[in-house]
Amino acid sequence: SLALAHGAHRLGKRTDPMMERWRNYGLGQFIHWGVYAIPGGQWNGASYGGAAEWIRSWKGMPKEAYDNLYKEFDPENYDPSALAKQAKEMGAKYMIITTKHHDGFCLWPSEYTDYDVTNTPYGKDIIGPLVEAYDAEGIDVYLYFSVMDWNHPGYRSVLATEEDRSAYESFKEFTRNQLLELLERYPTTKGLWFDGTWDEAWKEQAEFADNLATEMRKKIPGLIIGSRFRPDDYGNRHFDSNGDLMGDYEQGWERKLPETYEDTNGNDWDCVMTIPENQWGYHSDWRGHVKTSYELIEMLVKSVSLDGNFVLNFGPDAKGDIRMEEKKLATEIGQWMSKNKSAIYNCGHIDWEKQDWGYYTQNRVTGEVNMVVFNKPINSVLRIKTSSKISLQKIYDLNDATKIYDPEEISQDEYIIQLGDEELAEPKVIVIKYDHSKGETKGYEKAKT
Ligand SMILES: Cc1ccc([C@@H]2N[C@@H](C)[C@@H](O)[C@H]2O)cc1
Repeated sequence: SLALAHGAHRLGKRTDPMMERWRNYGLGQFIHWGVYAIPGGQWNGASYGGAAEWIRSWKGMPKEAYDNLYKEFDPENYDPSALAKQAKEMGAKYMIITTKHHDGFCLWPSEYTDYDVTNTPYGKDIIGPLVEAYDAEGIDVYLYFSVMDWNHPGYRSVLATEEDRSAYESFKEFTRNQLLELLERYPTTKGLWFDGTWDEAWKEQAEFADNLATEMRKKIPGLIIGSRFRPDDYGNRHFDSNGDLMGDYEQGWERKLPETYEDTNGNDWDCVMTIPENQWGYHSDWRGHVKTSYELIEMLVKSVSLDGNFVLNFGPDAKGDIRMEEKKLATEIGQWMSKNKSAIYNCGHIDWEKQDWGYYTQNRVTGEVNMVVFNKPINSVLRIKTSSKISLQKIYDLNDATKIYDPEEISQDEYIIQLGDEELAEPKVIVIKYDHSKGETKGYEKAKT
């Protein structure tokens, strides 16, 4: 393999307590909020078809007009504790907030730019009260930070000239200053979620990014940083030139999910997901498919079954209100989570054969396996094929103690259980208690073909 000065510094998963805590979250909340919520995807009577937080890049939005919107930012309904309570009700264990998106507007009072909340009619820090409110609800806070910054004069996507290079040095210093400032102001931050790191200019900054990550971890030991931050010595991102993950978890699953465990390369990972097809910031006119709570619960369960976290995005409007669709989904997901959280929190992958009826998650604390059933077969029979000899102890409905299932062993390490006739009104969790050690091998004969 290649000798890399700035490639992956660790092979395999982090095993420290802070990362174990991250690994056991299951469900997170993303919040995308900024001045892009003011136009909300609309301008001069026209609707921007792209993601609302990218409206500044739209030909229908004059840059000058966008860059003065901050003078209207005055979210009178912003209520951090209401947001935190709603996230708690949904069952989120962590929250990622956009401190600065690609437009460069800072939701905290930054010493290093005037393009921040202090120069808006609102005038106050947005981030601090949110961190406090979420900490008070026991929900860990992570900070989203876009390296790409359309507002900073030193930003370059490509370093073509000497002028570019000297300007970019000022931008790098600015970026370092802002990140250290954020960690200084919000020391309960558990990690950073970087974005906007695909440009050629940044891909040349292996040493700078590596040193900055080290410096940030000196400020907050154990800080969790995903794979979207650093480029390696050859400009490779996420995976270095030897194919090793750079960062504490893979940040490659944006609006998509892995299909199999192999797709995850055995790494920690998160999936960040929008409720409409592709809107992170507030868009007043959601077109196309808006995901239902069952769709989102299935994505959550699938993520946990493949050792990932599922992070659902919310986009407050210009006043700081959460839109009705998001409120409804937070409530519906919360109702399911309140009854089934033991199949999500502290759970992960088990290598039993995937079945059509749904997903397995294994509780890392109890060792119990959860069958999360989404698709009830027409014969109401659920098949279980384990990967090793086990001795089943008890199979029961998580939410109905009277419902015990009597497994029928039909071949080596293969069992079936019979569901009742009732239709599934919601995803059902069936718990399998078993003794990992005592499996005995019965003499099932293989066919000769
Ligand atoms: C092509 C593209 C660039 C940036 C994004 C940003 N990453 C998401 C997490 C949002 O912040 C979105 O604006 C999405 C697509």
